[in-house]
Amino acid sequence: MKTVDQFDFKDKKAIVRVDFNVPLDADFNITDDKRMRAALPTIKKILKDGGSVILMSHLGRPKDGPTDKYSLKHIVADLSRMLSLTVKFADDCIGEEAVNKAGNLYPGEVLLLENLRFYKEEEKGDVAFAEKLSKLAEVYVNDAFGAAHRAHASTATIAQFFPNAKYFGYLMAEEVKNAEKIINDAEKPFTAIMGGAKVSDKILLIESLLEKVDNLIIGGGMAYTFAKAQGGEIGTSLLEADRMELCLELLEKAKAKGVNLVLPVDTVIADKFDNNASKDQVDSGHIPADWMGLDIGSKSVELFSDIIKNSKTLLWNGPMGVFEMENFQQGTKAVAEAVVEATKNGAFSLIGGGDSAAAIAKFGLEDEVSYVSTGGGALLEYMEGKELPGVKAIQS
Ligand SMILES: Nc1ncnc2c1ncn2[C@@H]1O[C@H](COP(=O)(O)OP(=O)(O)O)[C@@H](O)[C@H]1O
Ligand SMILES: O=C(OP(=O)(O)O)[C@H](O)COP(=O)(O)O
Repeated sequence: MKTVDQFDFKDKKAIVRVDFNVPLDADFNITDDKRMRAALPTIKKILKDGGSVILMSHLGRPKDGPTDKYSLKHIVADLSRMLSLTVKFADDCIGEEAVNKAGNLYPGEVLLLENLRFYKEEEKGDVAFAEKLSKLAEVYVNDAFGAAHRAHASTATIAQFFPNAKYFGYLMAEEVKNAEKIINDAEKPFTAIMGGAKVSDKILLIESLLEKVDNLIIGGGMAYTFAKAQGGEIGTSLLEADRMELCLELLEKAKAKGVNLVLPVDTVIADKFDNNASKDQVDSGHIPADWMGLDIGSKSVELFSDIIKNSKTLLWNGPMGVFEMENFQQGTKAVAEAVVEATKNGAFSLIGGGDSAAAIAKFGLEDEVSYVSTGGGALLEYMEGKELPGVKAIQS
């Protein structure tokens, strides 16, 4: 891969696409700065070479042009602290202000441009908009893995204006390397653990994983649609009624391919969607009418943990229950601990998806697994076998 290591940035201006789409609370404090921390090595390498850095990113999904809530100005102070320098900020990503501030940038300085998505041209992958961005710098670097599945102006289109000066940042290279290990080099037994809210979000991934894995564990909210499809009673648990047929097809496919598809055998139930709800544990498919499943049960924990601990490759996407609530986090925590133990015994473990990453961080186990991806949708699409526009644009 052509990474920033292959270029000397001395006296060069680099425009670097990062994914600083970080969660902010009501007072605009960053609640998880992982994506920013992950981009620092690339920025520091360019500065150390004696270059200057123009950072561009999106934040959220603004629909009506410039909106204070979605301004990247809210992250300037934190970024400055992380880099131990004063990051400059341009109120716009193209136009006079951006051109002037970029033009006056000295080696060792960093300029952050305003949210790219304040222009609808960004998401359209507009060529003229990409060209304007490209004029701000001499080199293009893409380090925005979280947005690599988007064919947007700043992630893909812009690369054509730097035919001989486009590079992957370190984060992008690391993410691709780890994803490739799963896609092409998975040592067996290979176990995928799927969870989260919806079957519909993960269909393509499940189908593509059935070609590769030995074990496919399915927990979390999506497991109830499987249970219902198999004739079980699921009370008021999450259900995608229109996906029940598909669940049965996936079970058949798994059987035909010799994949061990494992569903929870029991479930922790609650009488309402609340941390303080009354709690009980029942076998899967035996949930009383007014109750809902919010976590996997203890027998499932044992069953899943056994398979996980005997695996050599692990891909985990999606929590086993509503881990945000203390009383329903046990299944997710136990699975995280099993993944950690397998990793200690030599397995390669990749965690992807915003909520899985949040869960593993909540349990303080981030450093105990092989790799936690900064990508949600990007990692899933990569695993589904799709080409990522952000990766392709640098490689072609
Ligand atoms: N049994 C359940 N009932 C309701 N919501 C659930 C259940 N299990 C998991 N969830 C929710 O699913 C969400 C995560 O789903 P998803 O976005 O698909 O995961 P990821 O971001 O890791 O891909 C979490 O907010 C979690 O609370
Ligand atoms: O947060 C992101 O993706 P994710 O929610 O899939 O992790 C990326 O910044 C991409 O954002 P988008 O899904 O609005 O294009």
